[in-house]
Amino acid sequence: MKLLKKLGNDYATLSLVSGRKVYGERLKKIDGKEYRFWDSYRSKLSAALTLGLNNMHFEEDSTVLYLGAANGTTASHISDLVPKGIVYCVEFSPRAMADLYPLCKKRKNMVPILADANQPIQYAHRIGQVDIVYQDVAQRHQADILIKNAKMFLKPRGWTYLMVKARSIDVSENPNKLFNIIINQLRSTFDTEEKLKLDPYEKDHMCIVSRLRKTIR
Ligand SMILES: C[S@@+](CC[C@H](N)C(=O)[O-])C[C@H]1O[C@@H](n2cnc3c(N)ncnc32)[C@H](O)[C@@H]1O
Repeated sequence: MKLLKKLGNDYATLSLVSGRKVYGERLKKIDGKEYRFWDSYRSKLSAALTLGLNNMHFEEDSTVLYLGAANGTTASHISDLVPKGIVYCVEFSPRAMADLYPLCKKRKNMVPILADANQPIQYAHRIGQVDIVYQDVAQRHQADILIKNAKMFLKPRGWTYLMVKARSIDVSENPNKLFNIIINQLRSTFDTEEKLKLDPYEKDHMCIVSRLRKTIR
């Protein structure tokens, strides 16, 4: 049974918890199994897929560190993609955590962690080594946060998905210049495998997929 399906122009994930919507998404039964449509206007990973992302490295038993989980829209689809794995959901907003916490209670592979992604030491005792770090924090120092977390938690040659929001770095600077700065910052630690602008789904955003380099350890 495929965990990710293309249905017309959209993607959908095989729901880990049948009969439950997370953010009002459409549900569809196929061969007795329920799929949740993955809205590309609500999730940057879905936008990237719709725009032709080649690097999807979520396996059914992957462990994922998700930084900036918010109320769990994208994290819930990743949870569908890794039914035998774990998604550690780091979020520092108590307001977002109020939505995330009950969602995690219903999904056995999502773990809520109220903490600042800038301070990985805050949650180091809660998680082990992970296969993937997914980050969508819309912060000025996005590359530093990713590097810090990857050095601490990512397995050798593990994958990272960084959703860059240019306007969180500098509202007045040309987004392309900011994307290049971020890609250069990542060079010390990662091999960047793919980069995709997310227009028209998310203006001035880029999805950067990288792999931890062998030589940084
Ligand atoms: C754009 S939203 C994330 C949307 C979410 N990734 C999704 O697709 O469903 C960014 C989130 O990152 C959180 N955030 C920003 N800085 C953070 C930090 N330093 N540590 C943890 N969470 C942070 C914000 O509170 C916000 O909920």
